Amino acid sequence: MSIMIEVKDVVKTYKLYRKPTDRLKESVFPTKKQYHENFNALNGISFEINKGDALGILGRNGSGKSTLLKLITGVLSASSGTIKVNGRMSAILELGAGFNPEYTGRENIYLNGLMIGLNRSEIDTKMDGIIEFADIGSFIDQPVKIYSSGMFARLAFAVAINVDPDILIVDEALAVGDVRFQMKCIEKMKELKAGGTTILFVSHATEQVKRFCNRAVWLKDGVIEAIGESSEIVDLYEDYMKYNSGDNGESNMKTADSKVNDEIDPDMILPSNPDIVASITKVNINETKFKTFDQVEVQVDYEIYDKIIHGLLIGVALYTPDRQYIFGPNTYLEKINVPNTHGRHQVKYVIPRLPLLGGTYNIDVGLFNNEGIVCLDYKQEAAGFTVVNKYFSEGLVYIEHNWEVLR
Ligand SMILES: Nc1ncnc2c1ncn2[C@@H]1O[C@H](COP(=O)(O)OP(=O)(O)OP(=O)(O)O)[C@@H](O)[C@H]1O
Repeated sequence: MSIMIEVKDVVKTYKLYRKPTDRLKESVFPTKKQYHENFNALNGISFEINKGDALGILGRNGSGKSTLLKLITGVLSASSGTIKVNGRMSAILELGAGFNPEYTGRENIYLNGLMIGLNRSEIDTKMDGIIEFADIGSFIDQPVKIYSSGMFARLAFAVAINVDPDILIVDEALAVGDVRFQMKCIEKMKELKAGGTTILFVSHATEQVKRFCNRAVWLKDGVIEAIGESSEIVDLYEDYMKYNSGDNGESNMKTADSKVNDEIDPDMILPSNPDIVASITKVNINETKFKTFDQVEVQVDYEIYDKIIHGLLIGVALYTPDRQYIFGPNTYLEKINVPNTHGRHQVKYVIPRLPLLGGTYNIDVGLFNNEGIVCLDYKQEAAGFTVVNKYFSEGLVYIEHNWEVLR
C-alpha cells in the first residue's frame, strides 16, 4: 500500500507575545532580551496516511487541527520533524485562503489551478465543470471580494474537488454551504474516494467523520490521543467530550407532556427558503405514559421538496432528559428503504417491548442523506414519554437475565 502522507515527529512552536509592542521590541533589538514565550501547538506528531484513506481529524478548539493541515499543505513550516507528501494536493483551508480578492471567480480558478500544478490548457478543459459545480451565476465574473461566504465556499469547493487531486484536504468548510450544495460535495467526495483519492477531513460533526472516513485521529493539546478505525475513535472522542466539554445539554431539557410537536402546514406548501430540501412535519407517539414492556409507536411524517433524495435515511433516537443517549437506530443501518421522492410520506417506528424502566424519556427524529452525512432536518425532543411501574427493578433498562442458586 503506498503512503501518501508521512508525518514524523512534527513539532510546531508559535511565539506568544503578551503585548503587540513586545513583538516590535524583539524585532528592533533582535539580540537583546526575549519578549516571547514559546508555545507548542503540535508536540511530536507522527502518523502515515495510505492511498485511498479518508482520515478524519477530531479535537476540540485549539487542539492543533488547523495547524496540522497548514503544515501538510505547506502554508506553514514545521519547527522540527518532517512531512512528506506524495502526489497532487488540493485543499480548502480557511475560506478565501488562496484567493486573490481583486480577481474574478474565473481568474481565481486559474490562479488556484496553477497553484496545484495544472497547466493553462488543463484548467481550460476543467473550467466549465468547475463553474457549473459552483453554480453562482454571473458572480463568476465579479471580483471575489464581493462574494458572500456561501459563494466563497461554493467556488473553493468547486475548484478543489474538480481538479483530480491525489490528496484532498477539507477544513470545516462544508459547514458553510447550504444543504443542497453539501449533498453535491459529499457525492463528489465519495466519487473521489472511490477513485483512490486520499482525503483529510476536519469536522466538528463527528457523525460525518464516522460515516465518511475509514480512519480518524484525535488531537488533544497538540499530541495524538488516539488514532485508528474512525467509528472507534469517534466513540472515544464523544465519550471524552461528554464529560469534558462543559456542556451536558441541559439547556435543551424539556419535559414529556406533549403528544405532538413541530406540526407545520399539512398541505405541502413549498418552503419559502429554497435551500430546504426536506422536512419533518409531524412526530406522533401513541401514548405519553407507558409501562415497561409496553409497545411504543412513533409515527414520523415528512415531506420531500426535491424530485428525489439519494440515500435518504430516517433516524430516531432515545434520550434521557439530561441528554444521555440511550439508543439511536436508523433506516440505513437496518437496510430499510424509506420513500425518497417528492411528496408527503409517513413512517412508523415501533418498539414492541419497551425495555426502559421508570423515568422520563425524549425522542429526537432526524432526516439525513448519504448514510447520514448531511442533515436535512432534525427535531430535537420531537416527542417524549414517561415510564411508570410498580416497583420491580432498578436502573435505566431492564436487561433479560436469570438467577441460579449454585450452593
Ligand atoms: N499564529 C499563531 N500564533 C500563536 N498561536 C497560534 C497561532 N495559530 C494558532 N495558535 C494556537 O495554536 C493552538 C492550535 O491552534 P489551531 O488553530 O491549530 O487549533 P484547531 O484545533 O484548528 O482549533 P479550531 O477547532 O478552533 O479551529 C491554539 O492554542 C492556538 O491559539
